[in-house]
Amino acid sequence: MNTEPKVSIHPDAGLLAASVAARLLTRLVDIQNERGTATVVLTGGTLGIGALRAVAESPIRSAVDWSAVDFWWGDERFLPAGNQDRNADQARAALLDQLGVSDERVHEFGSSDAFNSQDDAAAGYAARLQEAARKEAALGLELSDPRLPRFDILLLGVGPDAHVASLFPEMSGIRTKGQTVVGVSGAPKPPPERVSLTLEAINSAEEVWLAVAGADKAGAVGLALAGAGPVQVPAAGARGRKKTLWLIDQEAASQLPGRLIDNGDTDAV
Ligand SMILES: O=C(O)[C@H](O)[C@@H](O)[C@H](O)[C@H](O)COP(=O)(O)O
Repeated sequence: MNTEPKVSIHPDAGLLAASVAARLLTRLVDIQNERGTATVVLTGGTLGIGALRAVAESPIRSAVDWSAVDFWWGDERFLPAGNQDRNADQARAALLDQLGVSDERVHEFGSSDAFNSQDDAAAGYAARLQEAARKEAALGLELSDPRLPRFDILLLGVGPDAHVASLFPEMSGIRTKGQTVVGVSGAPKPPPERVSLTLEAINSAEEVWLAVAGADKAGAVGLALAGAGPVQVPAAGARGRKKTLWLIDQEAASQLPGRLIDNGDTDAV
């Protein structure tokens, strides 16, 4: 299954972050009603962290049972634990520390003081994912990929070069097959050493939400939604099994292909 993207356009980046937060809270409540627990895969970047801040500020945040949410990450900057540039540290500061979530449910990538290289950290994360999948399978949960736990919602930011997670255009990470996690070196966005889920792992999620704001991203959004190839335009390859949702602001929407605007796949909010 590979879903066609839906696009939702918001007036500006602030309203977009608030809307991502509201959708996330509502969806988590629904998923918990259906099956008790929920799993979300977080992203770094301005909008990814801004949306978490908006969740923290939301008056309805306690509608979610945060003790029954698992958090994983789509990518991480390979830096020492506690470094403020780590995506996990930023997510903790923006939201997780305020929720009092138990560490057992917060599945961070390994840091550069715990692993010798980004490749070792990638192997470590793949093993954690595999172990979580094994436990879920033992409980009778149907998994779309036996190497991965169920990802209900996977959030992604998009770079001006159309990278998602730490999968950059034309680099080895975006071409990697047969692995769920990959070590990245020489990334054009600092820091150069990173760890990332592969496209195979991203595409195992039930729902993939891409949140993008700003005029500098308009070209990337336009190309991705025009159906470019994932090696050149990684964001084009990110698809959820049940839903692929592009949540963007007006500026990022300025180069959307006309057919998306005409065929009703686009909602202006
Ligand atoms: O580690 C990271 O930086 C990310 O996870 C990365 O994929 C990010 O989401 C995009 O680069 C968008 O970031 P901005 O919203 O800051 O442009």
